[in-house]
Amino acid sequence: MAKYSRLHGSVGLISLANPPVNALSSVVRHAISEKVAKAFRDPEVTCVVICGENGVFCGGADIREFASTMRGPPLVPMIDAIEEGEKPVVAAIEGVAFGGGLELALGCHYRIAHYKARVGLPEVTLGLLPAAGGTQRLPRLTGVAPALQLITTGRHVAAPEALKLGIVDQVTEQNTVEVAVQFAKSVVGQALHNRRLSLRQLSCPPDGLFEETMAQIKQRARGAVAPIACVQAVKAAATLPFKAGMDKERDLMATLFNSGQAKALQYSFFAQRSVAKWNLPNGAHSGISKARAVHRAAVIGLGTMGRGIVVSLVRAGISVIAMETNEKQLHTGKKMVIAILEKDAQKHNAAPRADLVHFTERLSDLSNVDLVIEAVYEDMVLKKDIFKQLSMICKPDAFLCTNTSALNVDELAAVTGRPEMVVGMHFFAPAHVMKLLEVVYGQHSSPEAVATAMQLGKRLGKVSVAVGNCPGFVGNRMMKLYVEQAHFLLEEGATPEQVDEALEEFGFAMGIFKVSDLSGLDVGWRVRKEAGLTGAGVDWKEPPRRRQGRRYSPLADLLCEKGHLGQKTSRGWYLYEKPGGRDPKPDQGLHSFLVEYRSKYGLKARRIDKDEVLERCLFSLINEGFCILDDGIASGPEDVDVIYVHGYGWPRHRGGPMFYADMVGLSKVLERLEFYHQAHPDVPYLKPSPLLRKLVRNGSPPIREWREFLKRPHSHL
Ligand SMILES: CC(C)(COP(=O)(O)OP(=O)(O)OC[C@H]1O[C@@H](n2cnc3c(N)ncnc32)[C@H](O)[C@@H]1OP(=O)(O)O)[C@@H](O)C(=O)NCCC(=O)NCCSC(=O)/C=C/CCCCCCCCCCCCC(=O)O
Repeated sequence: MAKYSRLHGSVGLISLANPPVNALSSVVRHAISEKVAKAFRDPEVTCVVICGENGVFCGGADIREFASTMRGPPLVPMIDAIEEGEKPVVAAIEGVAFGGGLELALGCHYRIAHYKARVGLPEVTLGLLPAAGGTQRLPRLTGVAPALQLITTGRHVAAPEALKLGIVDQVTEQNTVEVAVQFAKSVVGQALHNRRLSLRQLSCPPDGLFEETMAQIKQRARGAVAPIACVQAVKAAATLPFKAGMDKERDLMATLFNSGQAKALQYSFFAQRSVAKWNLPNGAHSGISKARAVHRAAVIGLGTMGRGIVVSLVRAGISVIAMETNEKQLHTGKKMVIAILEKDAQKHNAAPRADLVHFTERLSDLSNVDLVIEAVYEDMVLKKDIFKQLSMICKPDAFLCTNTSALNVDELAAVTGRPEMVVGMHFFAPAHVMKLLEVVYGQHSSPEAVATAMQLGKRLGKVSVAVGNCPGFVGNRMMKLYVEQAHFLLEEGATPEQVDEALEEFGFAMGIFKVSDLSGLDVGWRVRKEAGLTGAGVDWKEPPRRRQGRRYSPLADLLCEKGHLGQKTSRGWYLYEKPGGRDPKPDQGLHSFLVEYRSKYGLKARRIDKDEVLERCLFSLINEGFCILDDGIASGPEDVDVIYVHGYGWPRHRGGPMFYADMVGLSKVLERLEFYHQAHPDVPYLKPSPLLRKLVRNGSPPIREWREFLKRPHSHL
């Protein structure tokens, strides 16, 4: 709703009141229209201020309403009526003015913002465009180029930048509403004509601006349609009269509104918020579990992962002891951490925060920290040794975390005298860039330990998801099968280029073979050795393309043995111009190697189409997602989807693997998995998961109802 009061006798104050973000629900829109009309009618009122309660102007249209038929007064005529009014209307912006909230403010004649406020049009991130006049009014206010950038990216700007761009008229450090009220009184009687953005003339945009932006978007957005519609709408603002531009905006919105991409992106928005409300199989959940404050942390290991974690902690203002026993690695790690922090400082025009890090070779220096993150390489024996020592050295209430990407957290907890204080904190490389954090709870992890790791993740700016303990947790457990299928496809006749092309067309920024070259083929090699799939632990009595009783492709192992480890060695699945090169070229040598390999094992190459690539790679990953849900390793499909979107490059506009399965249709996924399982009986994970079958038996309910079909473990609390 919205509240109305009269201040100083002549100022009508309208306060949006719909916590937590004053979203423009139908009730709020109705109330605003009513209160504005009342203020305009009241002869005592000479000016109007619109603000939001609880320090937030408005988070935009109510996204939840988009899923059902839109009711209540539409935004466009409501905003038009404000703009056309004969009394000056001032928006007092605190907190945020996003989406419809900013469009409402653009309909006002003046905008005053608190210096901490942020404004933006993030609709594109929801698969939409700012269809309440935003694409037409913003370019008339800022000029076409800045508006185009803001609208096509959804970037928010802080009040000082908004002032420079002309989006707001004044920025204040004082009480924004009071300043706006005084301001409104001061402009009473001034002409409003040139304050009405719909009446402003647009100056010509720079030549080629739209074409260039379109080309960048096609490169960056990989199949996302909303940014393209945003360009078309802003182009209409630049080329058509206001009214015709508004018609174009409305038509473009109509094509986006019911699209699968909009549904996927809006699902992603809520999924990202739902994972913060975690719950564990023992009944503990975020609502009742208190996190402990982390003032001093330690990171063990200054390889790529460790360095990134140190930088993330320092950026959050946490003091860190960075420990590394290898002198050379300590030196290199220190140099790189400091370099990143100095670059940060330059960017923000601030002093570097390197004083927050203390580098050491001694584990004994960690006696006083609140939380340790071990980030040494994936060797269980080494990790166990470290955890044993930590258990003796660290203060009794220090949390002990491991950054393992696949190893058993319970096994590590068992060597400490405090298994309840042990959790996994699985960061993704590079840890100071990637948004995802899997927080892995073991059998004995206390709710406090999980809450602390989740809270720390939030403080580091990560999207944290609590997951159970199993080999590979959620992300890597699913990934393993996806990678295996890609290797099988090469055995059967595909090339890395064909597989990658299909995946990139689907929307991944990089195909799986390019990713493998980038991260280094030796990463997976080490994991496979640890799992006894290659190297010393192999049972050589099995045929060469079988391991542990099922189909296995040794292709990647063979490349590693040849020293073809990817970009760093200039050869992997592709060819690079030099070691460390980044531009993948098809490798004729690799193609010949595949031909020889197939001939050696009597494999007949066949033509593999894009649908098969996608189905084999993605449906096997999705099937494992269902197994993970059935096992209670993830508490809902949103957890799996958030992990894939934020950690594995799954295209956001496709929602995530589980959402995609829902979109494709669960019976189709089941039918194709049955088909492929029959064709490849030696690949057990192609057998459809019992949960998938159960959902199909129950009429394929929509994803929001899947949780009802998951086993509910008993609470042990
Ligand atoms: C920055 C935030 C606002 C706040 O962040 P933070 O403080 O961290 O809090 P959160 O955890 O994110 O959020 C708190 C809770 O609030 C919920 N929330 C947040 N924003 C919204 C919202 N806009 N709507 C509903 N709910 C919201 C959030 O989910 C949390 O609740 P819970 O914990 O999950 O229960 C941050 O939240 C943020 O960034 N929010 C989103 C901002 C945003 O994207 N805004 C843009 C929204 S879209 C918009 O405004 C569009 C405007 C134009 C509309 C025009 C409509 C015309 C329709 C015409 C259709 C024509 C086609 C018809 C075709 C046909 O069918 O024929």
